[in-house]
Amino acid sequence: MQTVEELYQLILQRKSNPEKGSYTDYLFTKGLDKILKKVGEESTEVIVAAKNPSDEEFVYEVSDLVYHVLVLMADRGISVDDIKKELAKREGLMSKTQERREIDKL
Ligand SMILES: N=c1c2ncn([C@@H]3O[C@H](COP(=O)(O)OP(=O)(O)OP(=O)(O)O)[C@@H](O)[C@H]3O)c2ncn1[C@@H]1O[C@H](COP(=O)(O)O)[C@@H](O)[C@H]1O
Repeated sequence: MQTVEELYQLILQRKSNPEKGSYTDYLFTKGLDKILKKVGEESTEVIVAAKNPSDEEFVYEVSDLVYHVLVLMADRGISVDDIKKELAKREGLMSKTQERREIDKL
């Protein structure tokens, strides 16, 4: 099984060592506009899948979106760790918001 970090590392590898026939390499070669178009397309597909009853279709489309977002992050030099750090910062913020809501209820 491949983790998100492992997939990101593989994408970085494709960026530094282009491989013939690689879809990731194709995206990097086409450049930012193509990557952004794919992120947009895949986001729309997630929205449509979310309205349909098939969980399988939804999981498939979310996976497509995650992959393309990771390619976008790699293109920009943003790592999975950068996202984890941002999410960790929110942990504290969110609990403070909850605390405030509890106080407001009193
Ligand atoms: N997770 C993915 C992944 N998800 C989606 N895709 C590709 O994203 C494309 C999306 O399909 P579409 O029909 O929307 O696009 P398309 O018509 O094929 O291509 P476009 O002309 O629209 O760009 C498909 O070609 C999928 O193969 C992915 N390609 C690669 N990976 C991962 O990246 C790794 C490296 O792949 P390569 O770079 O191909 O070696 C693989 O082992 C996988 O783990």
